[in-house]
Amino acid sequence: MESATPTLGHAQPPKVLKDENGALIFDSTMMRNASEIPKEFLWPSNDLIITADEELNEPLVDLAVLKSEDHEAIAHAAQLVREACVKHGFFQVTNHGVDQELIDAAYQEVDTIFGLPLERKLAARRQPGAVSGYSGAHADRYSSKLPWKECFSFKYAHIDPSHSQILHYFISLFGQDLRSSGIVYQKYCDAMKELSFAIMELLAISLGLDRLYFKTFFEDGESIMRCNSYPPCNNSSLTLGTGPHSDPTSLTVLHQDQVGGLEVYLDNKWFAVRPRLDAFVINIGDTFMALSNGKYKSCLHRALVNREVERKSLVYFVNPKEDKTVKPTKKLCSSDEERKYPDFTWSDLYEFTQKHYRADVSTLQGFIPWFIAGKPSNY
Ligand SMILES: C=C1C[C@]23C[C@H]1CC[C@H]2[C@]1(C)CCC[C@@](C)(C(=O)O)[C@H]1[C@@H]3C(=O)O
Ligand SMILES: O=C(O)CCC(=O)C(=O)O
Ligand SMILES: [Fe+2]
Repeated sequence: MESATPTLGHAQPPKVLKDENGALIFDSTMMRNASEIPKEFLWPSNDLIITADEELNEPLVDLAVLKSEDHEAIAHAAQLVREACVKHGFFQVTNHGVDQELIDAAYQEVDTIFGLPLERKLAARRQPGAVSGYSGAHADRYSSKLPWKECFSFKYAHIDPSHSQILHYFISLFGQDLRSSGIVYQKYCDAMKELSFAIMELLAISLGLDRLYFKTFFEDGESIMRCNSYPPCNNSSLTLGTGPHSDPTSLTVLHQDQVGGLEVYLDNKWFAVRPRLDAFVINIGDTFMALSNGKYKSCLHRALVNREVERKSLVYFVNPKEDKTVKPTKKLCSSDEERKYPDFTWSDLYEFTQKHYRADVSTLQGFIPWFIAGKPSNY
């Protein structure tokens, strides 16, 4: 890592750090201390546009009904989910069964991770071509439209006889220093798995499928857990915490703190998503949209930052087993000519987003030609 020392006798420009590949290095300390926003973080006005000072009127679905025998209440919840997923692919759930203490602990460990010295974060940085590890504004991947955030991501296999894969990942990266973080996120991801499977039951019912259809499809999958920290920004109107996109994954189970900033795009307008301390945000991703043969929308969303306070989110991205064929069941697609997407695997789409394409609002549209062309490595 090299640093460009400021020229003597002039105003002290901020130190610019670069990694061994010459890519700029940014972390939360640098972002917080930046009096002027570095040009790499500037986003096009079209992405920054503020179009609606309204909140999205998404349904708040009470998951307690799933444990009841009240078939009418279950059918009503499934109808709320169906209407939301056909329209924008977004809803929130309450009575989710996840302990508030575990959620609070997960937020505490976000501070632990991003509070580490820069050297230790860089020692755990994401390796090219994969999502796991630390990332400071994705500055190692992109040179413009950098997101004003730090994130730390790791994989979570749904079937893990050891029940300690995440603890071991944290130990492999940080030794015993972040053992408690590993224990907290092991428990958190265990809880996310159960919550996501309950939501999969509701999604199956809403599509007229056997209640366990999607739970069975995803039960041997591998999800991605991501901690996001969005530092305050003096020029918050010129940048974005996460740019406009749909998640390439299948289902997103997100908890946001009370700061606000998540927005959903609908009918050519951006709508704010009101933070609800007792709820999880759920959105459909590209892979599930393909599984539903386009019946359910992959939700377009973005995350704003603000001038005053840090915003944090805990994001769990559900994926099927990487080599499992993603194709809609016959009940959702009666004949081949109706197919909206080719058969593919999550491994294919994951590789595309990590090696060939920056996920945005058109990822699947970009993926299909690459996939049909034989997944060229020099794309
Ligand atoms: C498979 C993934 C790629 C991203 C993390 C997961 C699901 C969401 C994707 C992402 C957040 C979409 C916006 C762009 C992105 C680069 C980001 O801002 O982090 C995407 C993630 C990634 O490629 O790391
Ligand atoms: O932080 C948020 O609210 C959204 C983050 C997000 O969309 C993502 O990480 O995919
Ligand atoms: Fe997202």
